[in-house]
This record gives sequence, C-alpha cells and structure tokens, in this order.
Amino acid sequence: MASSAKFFDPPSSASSESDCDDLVERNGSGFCSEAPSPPIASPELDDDIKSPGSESGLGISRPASACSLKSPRPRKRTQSHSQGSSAAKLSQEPILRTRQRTIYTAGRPPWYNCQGQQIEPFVIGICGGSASGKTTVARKIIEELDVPWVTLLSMDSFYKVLTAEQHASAACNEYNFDHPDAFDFDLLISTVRRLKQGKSVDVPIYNFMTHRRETTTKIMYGASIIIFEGILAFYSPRLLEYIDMKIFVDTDSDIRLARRLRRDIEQRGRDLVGVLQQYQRFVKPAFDHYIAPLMAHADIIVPRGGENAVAIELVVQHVHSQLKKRGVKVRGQLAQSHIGQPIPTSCHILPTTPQIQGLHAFIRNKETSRDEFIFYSKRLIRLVIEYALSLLPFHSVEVITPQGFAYQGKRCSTTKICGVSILRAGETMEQALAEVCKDIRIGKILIQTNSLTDEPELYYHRLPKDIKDYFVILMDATVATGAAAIMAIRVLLDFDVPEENILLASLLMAESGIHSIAYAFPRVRIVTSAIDPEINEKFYVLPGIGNFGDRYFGTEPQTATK
Ligand SMILES: Nc1ncnc2c1ncn2[C@@H]1O[C@H](COP(=O)(O)OP(=O)(O)O)[C@@H](O)[C@H]1O
Ligand SMILES: Nc1ccn([C@@H]2O[C@H](COP(=O)(O)O)[C@@H](O)[C@H]2O)c(=O)n1
Repeated sequence: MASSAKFFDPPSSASSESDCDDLVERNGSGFCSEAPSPPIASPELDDDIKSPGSESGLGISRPASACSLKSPRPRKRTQSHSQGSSAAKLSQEPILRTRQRTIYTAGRPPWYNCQGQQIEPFVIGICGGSASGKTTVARKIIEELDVPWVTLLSMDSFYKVLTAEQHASAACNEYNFDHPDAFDFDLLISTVRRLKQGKSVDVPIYNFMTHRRETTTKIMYGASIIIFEGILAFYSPRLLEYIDMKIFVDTDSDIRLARRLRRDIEQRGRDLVGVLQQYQRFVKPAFDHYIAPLMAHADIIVPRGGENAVAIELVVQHVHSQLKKRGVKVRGQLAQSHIGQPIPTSCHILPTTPQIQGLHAFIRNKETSRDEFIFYSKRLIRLVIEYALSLLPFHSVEVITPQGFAYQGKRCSTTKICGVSILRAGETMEQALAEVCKDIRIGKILIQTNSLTDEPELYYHRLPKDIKDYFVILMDATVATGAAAIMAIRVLLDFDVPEENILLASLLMAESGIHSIAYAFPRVRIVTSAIDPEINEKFYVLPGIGNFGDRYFGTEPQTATK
C-alpha cells in the first residue's frame, strides 16, 4: 500500500486493523431510498410502504405522477458526508420535494448495454494537502459538468473508528489523522470498487467535531461520474487502479494553513492553539512525507485550486468527451433484435384457457369502460401473480385434516418475498400480490421514457435495504421492447439481488421484449398471460392493450389512438 521512499515516517496514532464491522451501523429504517440522484443523495428514509391501491408511494397523485416529474435539471449529487466539511455544503436544492422525500427530476439514462452489462463510470481522483481546495475543485467540476449523475465520495468518510484511548488523544490534538494508518483503506477500496462496478454502497458519515462516524450511513447509487477526494487519495496502488483521471491540487502551504485555521475553528469546533499544535506535529510532516510525493501520480496538477478556472474547464471538457464515448442507445436496438427465435425457456406463459382469453377480450377491447377495464385487469393480474408465486421454491409438508387423515401438500420454502413495481403501471399489480402474500414488502422503481431520446430513464427507486436477501417479484403491466424492465432488473442486480431470485410478472409482453430480457438476463424468470408478436415504430405492443396505465388510471388523452 505504501508509495514512495521513506526518509522520515511521521508516527501513526492508529491501529492497523480494518474497521469494516462498524459499517453495520445503519439508518434505522428498513428502507433505503434514493433518488437516482445524484446522486443520489439519498432522500431521507422514511415511512414504510404505502398500502397497495393507494396513491403512488411517491406521494404524487396518480393522474399527474409520471409526467409531472419532467422538468429542469437539478444540480443534485450524492456525496459522502462529513460533518463540518465543505463537501456537506454542496448545493442541495431539490427540484421536487414531497412531504417526506426528495425526488430528482433528471432521469438517469441507461448505464448498461443491450446485454444488460454495466458501462463503467468515470472516476476522477482529487488529491492534495488539507485545505488545499480539493472539495472546492470537486464542486466546481460538478457545477461545470452540469450532468446529474455525479457522486462525490470523500476520504474523510473512511477514518477508522477510534478506541477510547485514541479519542482521548484526539481531544487534545495528539492523534495523527494525517497518517495512512488513520484510514480504513480496505473499506475505502471496496467502496470505490463497488461504485466503479455500478453497485450501490453504504458510506459512513464522519463527524469532525466528535471524531466519530455517525450512527447512520449514506446509500450511494447510480453514478456515471465518481469524484473521489482526499489527502491520501493516491496513496494506495490498489485504489489508483480505479481512478481514470488523477488531479493534484497544489496550493501554497501558508494559504493552506490560513484556510485550515479558519475552517477548523469555525466549522470543526477547534481552537487556535490546538489547530497550530496539530498542524506542526502531524499535518505538515504528513504533507511533506506522504502527500506531496503523490503529486507524481497526477495527470493534471491544479495550482491554486478552485480559483483556477482554466484547469477546471480542461477537466470538464475531457470528462464530457468520455461521457459521450460511453453513451448508449438501447431501446432502438432492443426493438430490432432476436426476431423469429423460439420463446426462451425462462419465459412462463399462463395456459391459454377460454377464461384467460375472455379476460383479454375485455381489457383489449377499446370500447371497454374504465370501470370494467379495472375489474377485468384485476382478475387477470391475480392469475398472473398466483402463477408467478407458483415458480418459487416449495417443499413437501404433511398436514392432518379435521377428519384425522394425513395430507401430503407443499409449502413455499421462502418467506422472504418482496414485490417491486415499475411505476406507474406496475403499481396496479401491488394489491394482488399483497392479497396473497401477507405483510409483503413492496419497493418501487420509477422509469420514464425520455421523449427526445426514446430511452428509458431512472427517476426514483425505493427498495428495502436488505433486498438482496429476497425473492423479488418485479411487476409491470405490459412490456414492449423490454427497455424499462431491463433497467429495473439492472437496478435490482446493482443492489445485489441474485439474478435467479428475480421473477418478472407482466400481463402482456411483446415477443421481442421477452427475447431481449432473456438474452440480457437468462436467469430471470418471466411470467405473462399473453405474448403479442409485434411492436410498432413508437414501441407500442401490437395488437396490444393500449396504454395500460392511462386506461387504468383514467388519464388517457382524448385523441389517443394507440
Ligand atoms: N480559492 C479559495 N479562496 C478562498 N477560500 C477557499 C478557496 N478554496 C477553498 N477555500 C476555503 O478553504 C477551506 C478548505 O477548502 P476545501 O475545498 O474544503 O479544501 P479541502 O477539501 O482540500 O480540505 C474551505 O473553508 C473553503 O471554503
Ligand atoms: N477527526 C479528525 C479527522 C481529520 N482531521 C483532519 O482533517 C484533514 C483532512 O480533511 P480535509 O478536508 O482538510 O482534506 C486532515 O489533515 C486531518 O488532520 C481532523 O482534524 N480531525
């Protein structure tokens, strides 16, 4: 882990064990939420799931829900927070704030290709002395980039947990927070690795006043660009492997000391003598010995930090060109692929009985009134959900009937079943699932099509924190190209749900959508009551059902001809 030659090794106050276990301190809520925010600065974890059939769990009334979310881009980012650090002060203005949540209004375009495989985020590392302006440079880059999916991760979040003795030293400025041993590099590296893989991470929140991690953590998920900053950002060779662009902020030591004095006294609860003492004893020697040599790793050295507009513009131009290279067009390709192939074995179709055909005749008929549409849809949804549940693992049980006879039956082998609806149409299936699975947990994923690009965009997701331990019934009323379903499955995989534990349930699916999903995720099981052969140039299923959500929620445009 060490870097360059050591002529003098400033003493460490830390033990070298990893403190991974401390990460189990979590937000008390059973749910994580977040917005795709930019990241996702995850909105607060709050109330439990809404009961199915009620208003959207987003707290937005149904008819307006989907479209009302489209509006100007926010400057929202996910950040790893350190209390008292300037990272915490980055802009937090949400565009749309409901009673309890923040919803980001810029959707995240696909971050994977047609095979469902991740396109790696671009990682920018910012290294430099304490108070050199690392956070300020990061913030300026974020502002200039003006793309919503940027995560700012601070090394401060990975300070080790101190023993009582170390706390006593820290209280009298005698603990060396500038030595590499002060950081939990194992946790830091695994966090950056997961972010680079597009996975969700739980990041500690550090408090500079108490020298402790807060009891809550911050979920970060969904970034096309990750900015990672810290005094020893380039210290670990393992970490360097994940960094695509290395920036060193080079600010004069007098200026750094002046800024640090002011910041630590104003924001970190320190006094003048203590800051100077800590600086002399630890900060300066560590800079000279560990941090300054790391400049050799830098691709770009930014003199003076945040005020260096030219350097920041150069960085931004490069990142924009990288993003352009990584951009993907998914839906168009999905619509064209796999035509004429046999239905994959992962797809399970309800038997085509007269009863099912009868229900389809009602809901596909354009003359069917809304009341009847809801009534017959609910009946069909119930059958699809029951069928999906029949694919879960079961084991044999024997029970004794009231007549005293033994009966050999089956019992579902798992009680950990979670429903996740793709908003808005998938929400119509929640009630049926809740009726057959008592106390089931329900998550939500809001995906909308960008009308300019025709690509699906992720706007919001709210999933149980431990969703990786569940069988997930993913619900959407209809599937055309499969673009939204693939995005939703990608989100579940990013939250570590095993692919074989995902069951996609839908009333009606286009053949090409089934192929695309099965090709990208062969272990996801698909359940539907009917398969339609075609999709048109607008990506509607043919013969189809119309816009299921509009018909169910009564939001059809008067001139609709779908
Ligand atoms: N160019 C600048 N001019 C004046 N103050 C600055 C400048 N850049 C940063 N600061 C202030 O210096 C302190 C440290 O800056 P910050 O960007 O948080 O540094 P770092 O992340 O390297 O510790 C903050 O209080 C910040 O407001
Ligand atoms: N409990 C702590 C932890 C760290 N420090 C100092 O913070 C500096 C790193 O943060 P920057 O925002 O300045 O990069 C580092 O130099 C530590 O000395 C602290 O004082 N107390």
